[in-house]
Amino acid sequence: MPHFIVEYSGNLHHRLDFQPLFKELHEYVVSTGAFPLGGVRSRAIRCDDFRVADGRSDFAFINLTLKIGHGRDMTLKQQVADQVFEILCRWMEPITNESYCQISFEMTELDPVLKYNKNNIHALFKSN
Ligand SMILES: O=C(O)C/C(=C\C=C(/O)C(=O)O)C(=O)O
Repeated sequence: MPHFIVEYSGNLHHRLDFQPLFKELHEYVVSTGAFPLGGVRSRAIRCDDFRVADGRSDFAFINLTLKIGHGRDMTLKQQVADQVFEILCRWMEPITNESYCQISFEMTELDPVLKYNKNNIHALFKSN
């Protein structure tokens, strides 16, 4: 972790290119100095079974969850959350300028006792 997890309605599938979003999110969180690159990961999950509002077929949703480790201060967390939501909304503009979409975002903290990590990628990004 941190994990960026995007869930989105299947009717957006052909209109979204996730790699530029993930690149910008990774570069941003690493630029804060508070998140090591080797621990950042992103994924998108397409939801084909969904209903938005009254079920109109052109209504869409996208939800981003950012899970981070416990212990960072609220000022930093709020700054990161604000910026992540801005990046998400900007990336979504081609969609929201033309059609209806619910955008949501939440940052959550992992339980410091109940989360487990084993990651041999960190060593590749350590500077001597
Ligand atoms: O502490 C966490 O689990 C989340 C985290 C970093 C995780 C790794 O570096 C890892 O999985 O190796 C974080 O920076 O919030």
